[in-house]
Amino acid sequence: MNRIKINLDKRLSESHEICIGYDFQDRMGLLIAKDHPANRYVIVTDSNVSQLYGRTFLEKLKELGLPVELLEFPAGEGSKTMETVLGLTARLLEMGADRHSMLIALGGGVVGDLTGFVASIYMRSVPFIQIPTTLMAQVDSSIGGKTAVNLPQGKNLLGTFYQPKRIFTDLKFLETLSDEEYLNGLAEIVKYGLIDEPGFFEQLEREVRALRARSLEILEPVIERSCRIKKGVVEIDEQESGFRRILNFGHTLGHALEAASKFTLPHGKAVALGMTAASRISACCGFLPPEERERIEALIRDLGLPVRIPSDVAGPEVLGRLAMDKKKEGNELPFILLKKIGIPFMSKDVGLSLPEKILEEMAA
Ligand SMILES: NC(=O)c1ccc[n+]([C@@H]2O[C@H](COP(=O)([O-])OP(=O)(O)OC[C@H]3O[C@@H](n4cnc5c(N)ncnc54)[C@H](O)[C@@H]3O)[C@@H](O)[C@H]2O)c1
Ligand SMILES: O=C(O)C(=O)C[C@@H](O)[C@H](O)[C@H](O)COP(=O)(O)O
Ligand SMILES: [Zn+2]
Repeated sequence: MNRIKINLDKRLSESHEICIGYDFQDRMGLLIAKDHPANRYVIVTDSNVSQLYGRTFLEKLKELGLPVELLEFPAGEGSKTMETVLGLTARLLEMGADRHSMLIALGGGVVGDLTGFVASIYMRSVPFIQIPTTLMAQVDSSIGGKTAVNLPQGKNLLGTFYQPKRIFTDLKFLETLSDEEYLNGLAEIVKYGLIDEPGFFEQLEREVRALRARSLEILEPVIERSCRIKKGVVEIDEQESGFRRILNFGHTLGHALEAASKFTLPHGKAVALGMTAASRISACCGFLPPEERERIEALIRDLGLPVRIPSDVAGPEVLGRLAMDKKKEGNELPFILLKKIGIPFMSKDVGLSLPEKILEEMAA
């Protein structure tokens, strides 16, 4: 097991670490018992992860003598709502959870975002631990403290910045993940290749086959590097006053597509489409060299991610959602664009007509 320290400004949040390794669920229990005392532990998970891991993890913690219970909600993005938040908080109250209780988010990004949100507001905050079980959650959502739920109007419109006490990232969880969900996580890994050193992007290009085959030998260093890239950004700008926005590359259109699809288009696929669109916008505006735009699209496609917008996601609906983006400043909608692979920047000059044209171009 390796440890990656996330150093944060103590006036905002506590520094903590990602413990990352393969097959160390027993050790997690011991570390929770030793380092994170609480009068009650509540594992929050979704219906799929509960069956696969939740109940055994509950038993492991019980065997250690910890007072622990499990709460589950139906799996899927459709559960990332205030209704689920209210349901979870009602059950926490029923079981007598108080400010000395600790929540444990066991699952993908939906579980992590929801549990973190509940932890940040329940009785004005209780501590929580992240145990990410999808590739998406291991490389992205468990790190950095963004918590949120969706509203029908848009993605992540209610949320907080609230850091976990620790992140336990066990690659063994990925063995039960479907290819579809694995692919969703690859989209955020491609994002890191585009916003950080170009060497990482080139590594991804070289390792397409191994990544598609889910080779652990390649996956392990790629996941670790992704975690290090994200932690590096978060350490500089925890609450997204500027620099952290580069992590939003592909998300402006991606989130609009998700909302326009009524959250049936998964986040990873939406980000892949959003990155394709943002690369095309960057090239159209004369920033990104056309051959780099082609390489980006080729990598996304070769990994098995989409570059064409599904026919059931309507263009005008997407534009309407774009206009409601929470990063909008007055009439200006900031977009993260690329000057080159590895050199992102923020532009407020894109407007809506170019995205509209690109969306039409990308329609399947
Ligand atoms: N907070 C952040 O910084 C951040 C970053 C990226 C994404 N997100 C959010 O994360 C969410 C997407 O996360 P996700 O892709 O993990 O989706 P998810 O949490 O819905 O998980 C995807 C599916 O995989 C199942 N699953 C989870 N772990 C499994 C395992 N080990 N084996 C088999 N099945 C498993 C889940 O039950 C679910 O059906 C979105 O809501 C997105 O907005 C947040
Ligand atoms: O951590 C961040 O910052 C990100 O932007 C990571 C994104 O991958 C993630 O999808 C995040 O939830 C998007 O945040 P939002 O502020 O655009 O809702
Ligand atoms: Zn994302």
